[in-house]
Amino acid sequence: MNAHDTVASTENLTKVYGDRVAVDKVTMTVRRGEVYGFLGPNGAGKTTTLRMLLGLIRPTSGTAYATSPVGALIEGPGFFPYLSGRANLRTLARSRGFDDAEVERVLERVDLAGRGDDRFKGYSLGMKQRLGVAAALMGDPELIVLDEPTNGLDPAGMADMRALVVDLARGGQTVLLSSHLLAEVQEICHRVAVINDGRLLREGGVAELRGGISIRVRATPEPEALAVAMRLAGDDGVQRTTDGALQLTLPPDQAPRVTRELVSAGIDVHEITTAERSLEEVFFDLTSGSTTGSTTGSTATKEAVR
Ligand SMILES: Nc1ncnc2c1ncn2[C@@H]1O[C@H](COP(=O)(O)OP(=O)(O)OP(=O)(O)O)[C@@H](O)[C@H]1O
Repeated sequence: MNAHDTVASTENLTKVYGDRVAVDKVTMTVRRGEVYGFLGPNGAGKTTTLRMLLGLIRPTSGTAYATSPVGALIEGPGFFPYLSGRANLRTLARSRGFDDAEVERVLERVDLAGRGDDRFKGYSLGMKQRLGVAAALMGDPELIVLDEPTNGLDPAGMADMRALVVDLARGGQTVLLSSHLLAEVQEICHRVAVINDGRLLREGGVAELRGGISIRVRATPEPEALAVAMRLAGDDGVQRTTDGALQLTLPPDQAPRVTRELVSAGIDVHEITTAERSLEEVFFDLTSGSTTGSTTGSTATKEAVR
């Protein structure tokens, strides 16, 4: 990778508060143009890492780099409740050397232009968050850092925020966002870092982290089905699940071929499905220290990260 494509990075970044290691040797890289998800449960060290990246607090050791300028929504932006959204942004714009046209641009960007003259106080939480994003967008920074942008929002507000992030990325902005919601990150991020207890457990593409995809088939007689499966997916590409099905490490578009081959070998196919691990399962595997090879893990792991 070209160093030019790195818009933020940390190396062995560490923050110690008293005897508590809040961030423990975290090394990560955010590339230009991507939506990068920083994922972990409450208290994992996300905010502390982001604050170090933004130069708001000093690392105990290690380094943090972020391109400049960078826009951030990291703690509730201090808006005046009795001023309108527009007036709030104009006040901010003045202090940062931007004109009113820039205020209009960012209000449009977050779809608040029509409500710009309403008092901040009367905004929904989602609108307040969007106004915070608008403030972060002023001056069109190359990188925008959003700390838990959907926290506390209702489902519609969350969907709006996700759509906004996707839209920003489409417009060429790099977005680094933190979240404790895996499903959300899985939906909108290109790459993710998983952090727990201050430590980076994994960094990678969403697809890569999910450990590939597989086809699950239940067919009889089993020994013959196994032979066909091994011929198609290779000896190492087939696993027997605990409930007696076969798991083939093959992309989902191979399902018709698998079915055809089994049937033409005189085997009865009772069930065939494609399975992808959710990030929730990946996270559960990473934090519980179990193997990541199985795609049959439970889906009831959401609570592990809430
Ligand atoms: N100023 C501070 N002084 C002492 N401990 C702190 C301070 N800031 C954070 N911590 C501790 O560091 C750990 C990581 O906190 P951090 O806020 O970075 O986590 P987080 O992943 O952002 O979680 P959350 O989503 O709850 O904000 C926590 O145990 C927290 O209590």
